Amino acid sequence: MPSADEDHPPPGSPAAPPADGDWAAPAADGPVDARVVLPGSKSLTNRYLVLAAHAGEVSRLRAPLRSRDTHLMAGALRALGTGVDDVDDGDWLVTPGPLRGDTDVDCGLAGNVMRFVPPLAGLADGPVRFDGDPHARRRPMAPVLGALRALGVGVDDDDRGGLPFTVHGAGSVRGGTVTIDASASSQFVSGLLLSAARFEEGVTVHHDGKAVPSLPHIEMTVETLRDAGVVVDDAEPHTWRVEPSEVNALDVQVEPDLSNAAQFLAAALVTGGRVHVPGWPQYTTQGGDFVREVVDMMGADVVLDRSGLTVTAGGGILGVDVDLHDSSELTPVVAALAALADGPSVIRGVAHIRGHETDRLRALHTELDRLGCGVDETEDGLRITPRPLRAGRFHTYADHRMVMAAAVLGLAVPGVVVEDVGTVAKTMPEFTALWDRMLRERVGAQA
Ligand SMILES: O=C(O)C1=C[C@@H](OP(=O)(O)O)[C@@H](O)[C@H](O)C1
Ligand SMILES: C=C(OP(=O)(O)O)C(=O)O
Repeated sequence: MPSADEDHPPPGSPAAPPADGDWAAPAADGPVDARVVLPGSKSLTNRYLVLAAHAGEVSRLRAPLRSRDTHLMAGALRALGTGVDDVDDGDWLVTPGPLRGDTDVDCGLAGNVMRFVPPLAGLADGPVRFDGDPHARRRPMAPVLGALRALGVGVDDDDRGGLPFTVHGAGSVRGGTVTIDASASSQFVSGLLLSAARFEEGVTVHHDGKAVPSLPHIEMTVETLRDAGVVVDDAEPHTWRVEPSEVNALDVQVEPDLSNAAQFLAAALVTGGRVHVPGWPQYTTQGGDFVREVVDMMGADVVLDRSGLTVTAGGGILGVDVDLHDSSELTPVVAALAALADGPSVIRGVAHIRGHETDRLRALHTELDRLGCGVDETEDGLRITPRPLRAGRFHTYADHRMVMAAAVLGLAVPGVVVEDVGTVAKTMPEFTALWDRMLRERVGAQA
């Protein structure tokens, strides 16, 4: 894998020739009028898997997400001695077992796996070796490793504080109180909390640093722990306390992934059409739910009722000034929509996404610029000035959400070719099929 700078050719550099794995993003030839059934939430599926591995009995996950990130999580748990078995209707049965060491965990590029599994590995009966994709080695990790050491777990790394590293499971973890800087990722906190009920003293995590991003994801962690009968105190800001206890088995229906709804809802706006997503939860801890507000601010009519969510285009796409600190997964698709808007936009609060699958601010800057859009990177986001866009090859940097952003642009810009479309399998292997299907459901068309 090339270095960060090689990953990101300077804005304005010529596009490379087409290569294997390219996808010609389809242009829309009319307003869509589609019903889109979304796959399950990555974040909920992976939390339920970890909790189920700690439980006393077999758990059932109904409609879990099947994607690279959840298969990596299932693979990690299997390597540690947990049964994760397919049942005929697409559910997963999770059978906890004694946590085994002397094994390897492949994190791929999954933040959930690299931040949630090491605390669990501390409970295994031997060393657990972690590694992942080349870019995963650059993702921030040090606060988790430092916290594990402070809680009594042996960790060997090469002093860079990231992958690859080995967690020396000793069959038990003392636990206790730890202070970390979680400003680079909420997952540092979530990972510690998800295994802490099995630590002798539980855990108290204090955050000390700039604001924690993606706070709804920590609320999701707290809520899923409580669903499993674990006592969590989150009354004090920046502090979370998990009491030691048993973890109850789960029987849960996984909500649809609302962050992964963004590109489909964006398509309603871009094509001047309508998209309905059945099963949109009335209440959720998913940060992606904020996409409803974003498309509303950008001019859509948004209705949430018991049948689901319906987004209908108004006239045009309005520029926005939006803070995505709590919902930063939305940034690539919102940036694409902003590039097609009638006026300029500012996206704020997402400095930390330079440490996501790729440096997303740099990647979006480079690729939007390549198509002719005006883009500036700010200290904590992007300033986007729409201009007429041209055809071009859109690089994706192993980032599923770059594929999704490119698809939105391609609706309005004929000739957008998406590099390495397969990378979308991180959270949505069926993305191009769902996209094509949505495009066939046009106003007046036979689906
Ligand atoms: O806990 C989780 O499942 C996630 C938390 C967020 O991470 P950051 O806090 O690093 O943004 C989010 O962006 C990521 O996609 C999933
Ligand atoms: C940041 C993301 O993923 P991860 O869980 O790998 O951090 C994402 O899905 O946008």
